[in-house]
Amino acid sequence: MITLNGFGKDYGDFMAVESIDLHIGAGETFGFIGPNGAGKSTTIRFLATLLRASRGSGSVAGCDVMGDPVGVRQAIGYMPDNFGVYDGMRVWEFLDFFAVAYRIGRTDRKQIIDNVLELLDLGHKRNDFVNGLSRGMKQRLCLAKTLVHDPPVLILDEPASGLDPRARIEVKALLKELRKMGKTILISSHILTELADCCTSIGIIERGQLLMSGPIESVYRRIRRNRMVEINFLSGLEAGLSILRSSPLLRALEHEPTRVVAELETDDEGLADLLDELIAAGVRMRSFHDRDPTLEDVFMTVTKGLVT
Ligand SMILES: Nc1ncnc2c1ncn2[C@@H]1O[C@H](COP(=O)(O)OP(=O)(O)OP(=O)(O)O)[C@@H](O)[C@H]1O
Repeated sequence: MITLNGFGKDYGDFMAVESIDLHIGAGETFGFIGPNGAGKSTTIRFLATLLRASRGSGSVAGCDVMGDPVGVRQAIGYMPDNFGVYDGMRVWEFLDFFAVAYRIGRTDRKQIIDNVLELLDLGHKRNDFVNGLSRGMKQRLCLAKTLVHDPPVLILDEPASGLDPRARIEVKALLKELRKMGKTILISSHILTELADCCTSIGIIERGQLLMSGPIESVYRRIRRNRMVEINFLSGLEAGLSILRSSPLLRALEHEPTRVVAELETDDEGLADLLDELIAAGVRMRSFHDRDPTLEDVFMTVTKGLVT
């Protein structure tokens, strides 16, 4: 649904984005992660047809970004990082304005606006003035306007920035809902944990270079060949620790009174053998699970150049 082929952008002598190749399949939620100034907004603005590439090309929903910008605009809902809402307009008027811009007929507009307001939980604010809304509500309204023409692709530049924790959770829940509706979503953030549980794939960008991208599980696997196993003990902690410490697979171990986290250089078979050994030794466990690295682990490893 979204591709970039060698996309790059210079601002004068400054190379903001070097050369990015990217492929985002239909129905994916792609998290575009990178620190401030990494080149996320530059890439996103190109995909939204608001900026010309210095090199390379891209397409969205089969439309070439530079060759068919009108086709791209029909296919996307775009939320910029610095969005504005027009003062002196009521919530429904704001959405109606965009619906007219997308040439949606008068008869359909009311129903579409009602549906979008309900999805974004803004129905009770329908007749309120936009400038009286809280920041979180304005942000939701801006997200609502990306949906009025029912685009298959959403391009959202830091949609949760500046929101309080509750509003961030609401944005995440909404993203999951939109994914269920079949939308392909590209969402950027410099806050890693924000994207951890709502993305199917991620790309990590730093200083204009895409350091790594792919399905979230494969990115996790590539950065960590060792496995982190968390074991919660009911009884037999000492016996369990002694088995773990004598295992040739063990690389690191942390333990608390009833919980152990062990880093082991092994595969699924090795983990199954270890579990058998613990059970055979009479160790009773409440849980034994293979813990995923966090997105923070991934980011730190990738940006330290530990992965090639
Ligand atoms: N119009 C411009 N003219 C000159 N330099 C620019 C322009 N826009 C962006 N840059 C520079 O290009 C680099 C990438 O900026 P960009 O806004 O794409 O980063 P970002 O990853 O979106 O960062 P942030 O999370 O802070 O929004 C930065 O060094 C920025 O200062």
